[in-house]
Amino acid sequence: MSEFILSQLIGTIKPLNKESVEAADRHLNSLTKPPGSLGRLEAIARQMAGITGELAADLSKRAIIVMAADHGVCAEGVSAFPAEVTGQMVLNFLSGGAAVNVLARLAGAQVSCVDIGVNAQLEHPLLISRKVRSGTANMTQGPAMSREEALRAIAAGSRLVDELASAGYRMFGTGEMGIGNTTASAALCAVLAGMELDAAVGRGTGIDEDKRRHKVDVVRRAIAINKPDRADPLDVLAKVGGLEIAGLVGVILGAAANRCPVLIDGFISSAAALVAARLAPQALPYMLGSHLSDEQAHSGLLESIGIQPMIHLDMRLGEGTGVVLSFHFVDAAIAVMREMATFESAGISRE
Ligand SMILES: Cc1cc2ncn([C@H]3O[C@H](COP(=O)(O)O)[C@@H](O)[C@H]3O)c2cc1C
Ligand SMILES: O=C(O)c1cccnc1
Repeated sequence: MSEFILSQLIGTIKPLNKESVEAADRHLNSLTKPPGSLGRLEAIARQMAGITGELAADLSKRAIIVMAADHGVCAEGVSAFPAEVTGQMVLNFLSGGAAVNVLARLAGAQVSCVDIGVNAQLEHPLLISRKVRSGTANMTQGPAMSREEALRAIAAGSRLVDELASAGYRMFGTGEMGIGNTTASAALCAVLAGMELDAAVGRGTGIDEDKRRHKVDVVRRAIAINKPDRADPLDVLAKVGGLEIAGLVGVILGAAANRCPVLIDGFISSAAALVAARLAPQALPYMLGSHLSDEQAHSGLLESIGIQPMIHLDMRLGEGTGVVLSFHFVDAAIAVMREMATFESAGISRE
């Protein structure tokens, strides 16, 4: 993908359908409940109407896209787990045994697992192989990847959404696997959201406080050596981001371009959403927060993007686990629109 094609993709993202939002609002107010009493479910129903142009769209074909990649910065000792876990977990996703698979089955969601940059040769009939390179470089010594590689990963994500949308998928979610990726995400938060380093860097897979302080220093060094330009989100993504994060930027922009809702998972996925929102503010109305992660910077990150989480379950796993749980709440909002009686049909007085 060239920068020109990225700006073309961004140019195809249209505002939400205002008439459909107004029609949804009128319908919600005609249902047998005090106005607004279903709270955020009503907001979700209105947003879905604006995105799809339908009052109660059939969103039963949904996919969680799990982008997997490795991080050169793992050499600095920033995670509680070894880098090989990334590839090993990809095989676990493909055989259906990871947390995201279990929760996706409950929500009727397909798990599409993409190797966008795993540092291992993986083979499996269900694996979607889109490797841009075998892991990023160590960002404390130079850029994590080139601008061109970041663009290729974005293109892979948006093309996959195009393919799935053509096959009838109408709702997407972001998931990821990449040991070390909370370090890259913290760097993105610090640069693009202007967060203090000590606030941006959390415990990831469960490092102790000493190791977290070391991780703060690693992120400080990565930013100092690369000098990412915060006015140029692609520069920041390439220098201190990750291949799976770039792939998810493509998924988010691709979903918006296809007029499909895209649910954003935890801390890493939200870092991708931040980059996508900075690249294309018009993509924001297509995004929905899913859960609030226990990773310390997540609430500040969501605020900086301007999206709200639906659920608070103290989870801090990633993979797309918060998204697949949140699909149930989108289903609830759509069911309300489709099935609830109106004051008129049920013969209930209003005044
Ligand atoms: C077995 C296992 C399964 C996971 N699934 C998601 N993650 C999560 O942990 C990683 C980020 O944390 P850090 O930056 O501290 O390495 C990512 O791969 C993320 O998706 C996992 C981590 C492990 C160990
Ligand atoms: O919120 C997340 O996505 C997250 C947090 C910690 C570790 N892995 C993922």
